[in-house]
Amino acid sequence: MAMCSTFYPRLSTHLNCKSFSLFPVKHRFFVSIKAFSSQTFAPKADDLPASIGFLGLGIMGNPMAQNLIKAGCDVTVWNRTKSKCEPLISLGAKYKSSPEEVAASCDVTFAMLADPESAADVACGKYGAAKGMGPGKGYVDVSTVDGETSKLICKHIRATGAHFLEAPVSGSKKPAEDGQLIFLTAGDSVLYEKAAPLLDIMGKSRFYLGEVGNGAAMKLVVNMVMGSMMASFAEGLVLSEKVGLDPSVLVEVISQGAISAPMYAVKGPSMVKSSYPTAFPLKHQQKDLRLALGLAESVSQPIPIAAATNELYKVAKSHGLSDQDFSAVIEALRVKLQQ
Ligand SMILES: NC(=O)C1=CN([C@@H]2O[C@H](COP(=O)(O)OP(=O)(O)OC[C@H]3O[C@@H](n4cnc5c(N)ncnc54)[C@H](OP(=O)(O)O)[C@@H]3O)[C@@H](O)[C@H]2O)C=CC1
Ligand SMILES: O=CC(=O)O
Repeated sequence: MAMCSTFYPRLSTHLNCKSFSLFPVKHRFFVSIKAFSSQTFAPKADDLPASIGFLGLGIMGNPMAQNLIKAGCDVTVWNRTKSKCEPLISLGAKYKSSPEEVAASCDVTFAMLADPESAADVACGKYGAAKGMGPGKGYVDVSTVDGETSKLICKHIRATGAHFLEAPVSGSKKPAEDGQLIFLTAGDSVLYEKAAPLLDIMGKSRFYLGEVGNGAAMKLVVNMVMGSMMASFAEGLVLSEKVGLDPSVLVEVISQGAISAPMYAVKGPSMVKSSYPTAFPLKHQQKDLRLALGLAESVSQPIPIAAATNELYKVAKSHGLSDQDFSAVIEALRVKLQQ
């Protein structure tokens, strides 16, 4: 298989789930290593799976599949709405008319679906990917789902003799376009090793977290924090407006202090202008909060901030903001102020 010159080798962190406290250290180590664009770490073309399937070509799936194609991979795509396959076909992708056919014709198949229901259906449904799987093949689910759904998909895939890896991503539309995602993987380590060169084309780092469910849990915890951060930021912007301050100045003040975050710097200016170009749909953020609440419930852990935050995103959904960017949650607070 041809390897594109833009292929960028990266070093992985490979830790088990008991090593959480080591992550920041390992991750910083990883970042410093990444600065060396050394061919030493580049996998040989022979190491790459020969054919790659990609199911689900939404905001995230499209650029991820594009990056694989641009890196020279042999990619076959499927999407429920067929028209979304066209741009990828014009870049050189093949097309099959069901997840089953994609899985049957590929060594490793990725799935990037909206939610637990669609992820389970595409993997385990009537013409689902599991029907086309078998020994020697691999299924990598990069959707954000709960651990139970991931385990269900894993069971169906493994029953065919194939391997399964859950690999939800941290990072939104732009990191997906730039190949800068963070993969939170768990499952069959043999597939982790096989898929690593592909993850490295689409992402900047990868964590191997052990048993299926740990990747989903890590992703839900991260997005629980992100959703609460965004809601708190939105409250700050609305309150600053209400007391006669310039919210743009608040964005600048926050950017210079200890609570600065790339997310505030990127989203703040457009939130001030009530503009919410969709990178991460609000409905998906609310889904992640709902799933995080379920995760917390399973271990009787109180998460009152996340619970209140979830209610705010539900209000935003009820105002028709589901498909806007999740920063549109601020509108739920503006509506309340007008009542
Ligand atoms: N956007 C982001 O910033 C990030 C998103 N994620 C997660 O990644 C996943 C995908 O997100 P994103 O790309 O933004 O979402 P989109 O809503 O843009 O895409 C969702 C994809 O799922 C497909 N789909 C939905 N329902 C079904 C179904 N019943 N059967 C088959 N296919 C279905 C859609 O197909 P169709 O085109 O036909 O509608 C589409 O391909 C989600 O789990 C999300 O939480 C993770 C990190 C960042
Ligand atoms: O899941 C969303 C993200 O930005 O990460």
